[in-house]
Amino acid sequence: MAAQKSAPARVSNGQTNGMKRKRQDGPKQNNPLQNKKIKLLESRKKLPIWSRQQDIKAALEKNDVLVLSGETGSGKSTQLPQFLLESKWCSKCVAVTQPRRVAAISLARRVAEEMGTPLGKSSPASKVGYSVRFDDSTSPSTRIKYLTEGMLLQEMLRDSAMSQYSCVVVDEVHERSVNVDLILGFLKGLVKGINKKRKTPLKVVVMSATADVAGIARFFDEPMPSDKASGTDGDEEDDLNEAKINGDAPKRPVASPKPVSTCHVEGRQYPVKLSYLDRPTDDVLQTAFERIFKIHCKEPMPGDILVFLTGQETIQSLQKLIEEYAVNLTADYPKLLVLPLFAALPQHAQQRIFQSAPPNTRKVILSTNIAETSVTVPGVRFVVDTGKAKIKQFRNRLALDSLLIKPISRSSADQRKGRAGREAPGQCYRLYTQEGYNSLEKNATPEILRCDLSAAVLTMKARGVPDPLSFPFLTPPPRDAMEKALLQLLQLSALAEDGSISVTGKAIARLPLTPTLGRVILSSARSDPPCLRETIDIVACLSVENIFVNVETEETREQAADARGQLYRRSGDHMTLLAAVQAYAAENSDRKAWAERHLISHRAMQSVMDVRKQLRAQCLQAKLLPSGSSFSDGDDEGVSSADEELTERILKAFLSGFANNIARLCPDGSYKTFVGNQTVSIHPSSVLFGRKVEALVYNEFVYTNKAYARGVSAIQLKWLEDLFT
Ligand SMILES: Nc1ncnc2c1ncn2[C@@H]1O[C@H](COP(=O)(O)OP(=O)(O)OP(=O)(O)O)[C@@H](O)[C@H]1O
Repeated sequence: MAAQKSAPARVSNGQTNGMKRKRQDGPKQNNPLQNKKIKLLESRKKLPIWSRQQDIKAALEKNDVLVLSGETGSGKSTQLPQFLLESKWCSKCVAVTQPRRVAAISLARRVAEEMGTPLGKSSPASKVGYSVRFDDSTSPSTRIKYLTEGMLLQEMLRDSAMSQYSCVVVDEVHERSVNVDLILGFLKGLVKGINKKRKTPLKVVVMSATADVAGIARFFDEPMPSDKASGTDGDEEDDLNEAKINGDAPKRPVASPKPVSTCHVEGRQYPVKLSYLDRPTDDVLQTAFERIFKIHCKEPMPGDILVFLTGQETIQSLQKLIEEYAVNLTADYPKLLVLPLFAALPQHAQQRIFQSAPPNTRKVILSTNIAETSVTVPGVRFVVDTGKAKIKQFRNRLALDSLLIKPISRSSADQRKGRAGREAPGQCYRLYTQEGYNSLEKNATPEILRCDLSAAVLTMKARGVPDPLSFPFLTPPPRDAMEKALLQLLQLSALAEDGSISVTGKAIARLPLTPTLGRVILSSARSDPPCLRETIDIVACLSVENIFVNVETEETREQAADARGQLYRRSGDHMTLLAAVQAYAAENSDRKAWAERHLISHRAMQSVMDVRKQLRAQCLQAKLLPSGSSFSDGDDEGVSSADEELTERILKAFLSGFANNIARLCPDGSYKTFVGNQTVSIHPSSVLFGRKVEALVYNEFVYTNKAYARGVSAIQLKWLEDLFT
């Protein structure tokens, strides 16, 4: 699409500025939502994308697919969905996917303010909502819905035609998660007319500041690799089969190849000054610490700082260092408020970064790469980038995903820089050299080339893709990785011998969990008698940050053992988690004090309760409980988690999902994994640490200075006979 100079400014509801001014004088003036909307309109008009709205609308009138690039902060995520609502073809909802829930929620909040509407489920009239795992906040009037990629995939499973949407916007596509690659493949099928249930065309916008526009445009332009490759629903398959039997040509509407529009939005509102180190640093945490205090002591307020680190542990240790040092600063300096931000943090704690700091206080946000894209953190003027991130990688030898600390890509570094300069000019300090930056990979390797694909393959199967190997992937994954995933799904009984999805597989695909945890939930529902309630409690713990406050020294470990003693279970960590959840849930007076007494994170426990509520609702909906039963508040008091028979049922349910995560005791006293025959030690954080038992099941294999099994319970080898026969 050709670039076009500024179009006359129009307000979002299509009125002219003059008309808008008239309304400002009217009775709406006392409505705080409307007042905020009018105020924000002024800043919206200054965004580079504002003058391109006619181009964008025209592109989508003409073609069904638009690939939009534009610098960080040019207004893509907040403005484009609002422009689309004014188009004639847009009678339904616009979905906007985000790689992370923190971005989905904060964007929805911002756009609700810009549109002068309440947010999400707070009002039936709300026009803007969001949907993230374990939290759906939409209303019957929702027109723009920000949702994580995983949630859109879940919706695709329920409604393959995406009939509630006029448009799907895939934002931050450069991150190339497995989920986004699946979404792109399914959307390609939809725009090529594979799904005949759709009465009107689905419009698709793919956006990013740093993506390969030409490659994505080509992907949507090219024909489908095979007719059925991106999935159909049951009815369509029946039609196709019928046509084949009768020898007719299939009755599916023939795809009319439509060209793809591309558009680039030039410029950003505020500049960001870049600084590099002269020499590489040996101790990036120390360098970050020094940089934070240099900024704090030299730069005027306001000016919050956003620091990119690798993970929860580094964030927590830097937080401690900063807080200890800040106590000694004289009163001449503003105060410091350190806020951590990482994926396992509960939602309400994540959202604290968006609140303004108290007067005379500078926010220092210590974040993993979850704040790297899409988010605007109000107040941030300085970004400090350590240049590293934890990246998930499949390790063939172990047949497991591991998190490894690796240098980021140039694209990530540019995204990080783009978190400054959003409300005013900013500065980005890269804690590496210019040469270091130049030597980074341009883009990160797509997740699909480096991760376990079992969840992806199951999603494809559940969405009616008969042969995942011929799915239209933007970057096809290696064949052996796909075959491994198929094998794992067979092991989980999610697929039948002929490769079709089984009843179990369909049920797992509907749960917002990995196939392994989904399988555990199903097995617990099917055990005799069922142990679903208890298993949900444990799975909820595994879905959030560690509930036990970290104990580092021998002394604190002893203190913790005393404080938590009555919760520890001899069988290991799974039943200990259950005991902790049940004791917390049964505490009716002061849960916070209870958590403190037991050296348990109250914040993590609140998340566990949230997740367990959602999982219980989903299991009820999926009819995983015998008919007539329900979850009731009194559940928590009735179960004795010391019960050996119950322990056996629960651990057997875990074994059905984690059959690849078993180790047995060898005559020399070490443990060796069943898969890969690796030596592995019990992690010091486990209640089984230092104990010798005949065999173990574990949740995670982590490699630090040596290989550890984390989240461990003792099992009996004879239990495996049931499992493998
Ligand atoms: N929560 C917020 N508070 C204050 N300003 C905001 C907020 N969200 C967005 N903005 C303003 O809107 C601008 C555009 O944000 P938007 O997220 O739409 O840009 P973008 O082009 O999608 O950026 P990116 O590629 O970095 O995600 C920001 O630079 C900022 O000025």
